[in-house]
Amino acid sequence: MFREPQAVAGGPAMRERLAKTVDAHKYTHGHALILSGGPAKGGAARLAARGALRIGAGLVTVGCPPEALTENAARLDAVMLEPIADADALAVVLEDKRINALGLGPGLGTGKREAALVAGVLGAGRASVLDADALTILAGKPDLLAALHDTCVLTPHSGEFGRLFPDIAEKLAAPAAKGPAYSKVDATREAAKRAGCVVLYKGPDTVIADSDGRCSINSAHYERAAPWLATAGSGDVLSGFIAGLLARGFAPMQAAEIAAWLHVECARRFGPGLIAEDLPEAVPAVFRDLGL
Ligand SMILES: NC(=O)C1=CN([C@@H]2O[C@H](COP(=O)(O)OP(=O)(O)OC[C@H]3O[C@@H](n4cnc5c(N)ncnc54)[C@H](OP(=O)(O)O)[C@@H]3O)[C@@H](O)[C@H]2O)[C@@H](O)CC1
Ligand SMILES: Nc1ncnc2c1ncn2[C@@H]1O[C@H](COP(=O)(O)OP(=O)(O)O)[C@@H](O)[C@H]1O
Repeated sequence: MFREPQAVAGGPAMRERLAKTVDAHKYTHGHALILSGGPAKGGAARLAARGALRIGAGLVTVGCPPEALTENAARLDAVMLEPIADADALAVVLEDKRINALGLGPGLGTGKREAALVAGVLGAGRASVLDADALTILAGKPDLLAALHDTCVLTPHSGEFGRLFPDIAEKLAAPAAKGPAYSKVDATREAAKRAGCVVLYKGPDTVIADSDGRCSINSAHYERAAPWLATAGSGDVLSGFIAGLLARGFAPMQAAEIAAWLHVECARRFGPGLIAEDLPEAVPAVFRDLGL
């Protein structure tokens, strides 16, 4: 089935779901945990965390190596902090079942600690968004790829997509010898089926597919053009938006579609000169425009 995402994102049903109920408390809106890399590598995870909080997760925690606590503490206020040295420490933190959405990859690093964290996150079976370095870790690791489940969302740019699904990327790059060309829609759908989870393949046309073949395009063209999104860290914020919506209880496909739509809306609302930090700060104006 093929649908325009705008039919989902931006519509009355989305507005109703995004609005917060009057008598709720913060835990009603979920708790997202964003895992961070080490000292001087925390910017990307902080951007994601800010995105998750602005999109409406009730609580957001950054989990970082103990040696990065001081740096993060100096940069975070509403976002909470937890030292997470390794996968064992992650397992202890995840004993809190109220942590209902996980995000990892931005600025994470690709070493042994980080690979163990990816395994720990996948083993926890909770709604998770895997981006950036988490995707690089997954690439070529059949055991980790097999651990992906239907509440995961993968958010590759084309470099990461090529690392994760080299054969699919090759088909996409090949010129059509006859008939219609193998498209980004075909590629994303095939990747989602193989991964067994939602794949959001980024770009000016962001294609989002789930493993059942459901697919949508979030286009940033014509009146929705947002070329300012091509700036360092904007994808990190997108992964935070998705984590925040997962924490709020949106299904993975819906979280990915709505996050991608809001991401472009935030860029359009802010306009030229946008840097990644501006995206979470544009959320309140976009929400107001939606009548929330
Ligand atoms: N403020 C911060 O702290 C920020 C921290 N960040 C963190 O940095 C880490 C590295 O992330 P990364 O994405 O920059 O690097 P990497 O995984 O090496 O892939 C890049 C290579 O892939 C290729 N490529 C092909 N298509 C592409 C496309 N559409 N978009 C982009 N690349 C594309 C291209 O190769 P080329 O095609 O040029 O040969 C390119 O050289 C990661 O942890 C991330 O979270 C950043 O988010 C920035 C803000
Ligand atoms: N020309 C463009 N028009 C609209 N959106 C774009 C354009 N180029 C990139 N984007 C969006 O910007 C984000 C970039 O993410 P990514 O490549 O992961 O960067 P980073 O790793 O620096 O955060 C993605 O959401 C992508 O869809």
